[in-house]
Amino acid sequence: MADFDRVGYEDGHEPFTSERIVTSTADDLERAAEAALRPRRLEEFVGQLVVRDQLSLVLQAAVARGATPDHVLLSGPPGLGKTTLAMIIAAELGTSLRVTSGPAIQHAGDLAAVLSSLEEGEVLFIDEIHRLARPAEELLYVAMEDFRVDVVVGKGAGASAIPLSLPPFTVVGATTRAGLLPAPLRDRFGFTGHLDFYSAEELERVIIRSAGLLGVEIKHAAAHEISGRSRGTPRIANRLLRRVRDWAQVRGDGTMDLRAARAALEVYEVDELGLDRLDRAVLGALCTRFGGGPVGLSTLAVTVGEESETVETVAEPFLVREGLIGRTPRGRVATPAAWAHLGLTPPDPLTPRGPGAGLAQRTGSARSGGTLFDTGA
Ligand SMILES: Nc1ncnc2c1ncn2[C@@H]1O[C@H](COP(=O)(O)OP(=O)(O)OP(=O)(O)O)[C@@H](O)[C@H]1O
Ligand SMILES: [Mg+2]
Repeated sequence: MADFDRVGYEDGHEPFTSERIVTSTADDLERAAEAALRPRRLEEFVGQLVVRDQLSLVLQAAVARGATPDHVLLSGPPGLGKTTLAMIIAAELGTSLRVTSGPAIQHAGDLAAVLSSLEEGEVLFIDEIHRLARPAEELLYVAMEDFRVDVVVGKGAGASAIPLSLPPFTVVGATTRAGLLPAPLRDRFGFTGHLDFYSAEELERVIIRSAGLLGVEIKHAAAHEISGRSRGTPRIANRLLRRVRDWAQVRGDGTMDLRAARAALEVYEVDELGLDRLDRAVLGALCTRFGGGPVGLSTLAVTVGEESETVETVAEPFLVREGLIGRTPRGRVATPAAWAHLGLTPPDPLTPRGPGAGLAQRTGSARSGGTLFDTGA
């Protein structure tokens, strides 16, 4: 491959993904911090009005009838509240939640063990349900529909299945990839809720609520500022809030005001659209090195010093969603919005262009979050 500048971790800088503040997934440590901020009841759950309203009807009806509700499938991108809603469902039903996940169930027998230990009315939460192994999936169909598991005793020709009936229970499945669920499984959920990205106004309410739970005061302008940079995702909003709180405590006077919000987000290089260093490096490379594209994903990834997969799964979805990057059969292209966001003028289409054509000129003022390829200290 040609000697493209490796914008990003030359000079021994860390790759972009370390310490990435705007990723929508969470590690174990963060999940612990999140637990404290989770809404416990449906009425505390911000936004997602349609899903909330429908779910509330399903749950209230079940409670009124004294029966278990239909099985519930929750789908949507990471960090939007699927696990939170599963917990809320159990709380609203006044029952306990049993938690497992697709990847945790290696064999059908593992699932049979979980199912046969369920108590009447309990909620079984299966996270990442699209990753269940096939035999477990088939066992689940029967359990969900007939409240029965067939326990296989013995091996080979002498094996027999003993049907074991289960008390009524509710499965809540969560998936980030509803499209990957086989139709027979999808059909067994009586209610499907699809979670969508939150509006800035909703995230503002999430932030104000979380600040209250953390016991810190936040000015409205600061909450507004953070909400606009949170990529429509409550998990990111809560994470940015914690960083702003750090800044206010360490470098400010403890108040989370607009100054603290802006300064903290500048330290973490999250710009006003919620793009971080990797996102801007990808956009910057696309515009300044490749004249706006089209350029292949692997070339783009090499240029920013990242794996193709990282660029494709971590940076690109949001850039595409924001209309900054387009995907074409010939590669990735920058949209006019991308040029504008970087403060660059797109090249004249009549001038020849190619890698490193250097046609782009900076016109805008420097954006918050530092210079384009600043790798930080
Ligand atoms: N509607 C909401 N109101 C307030 N806080 C929310 C809301 N949705 C999510 N959160 C907060 O965002 C964080 C992440 O939510 P949650 O863990 O439920 O996401 P998830 O969809 O299960 O993500 P993943 O796909 O990664 O498992 C939680 O700490 C929760 O407090
Ligand atoms: Mg979850």
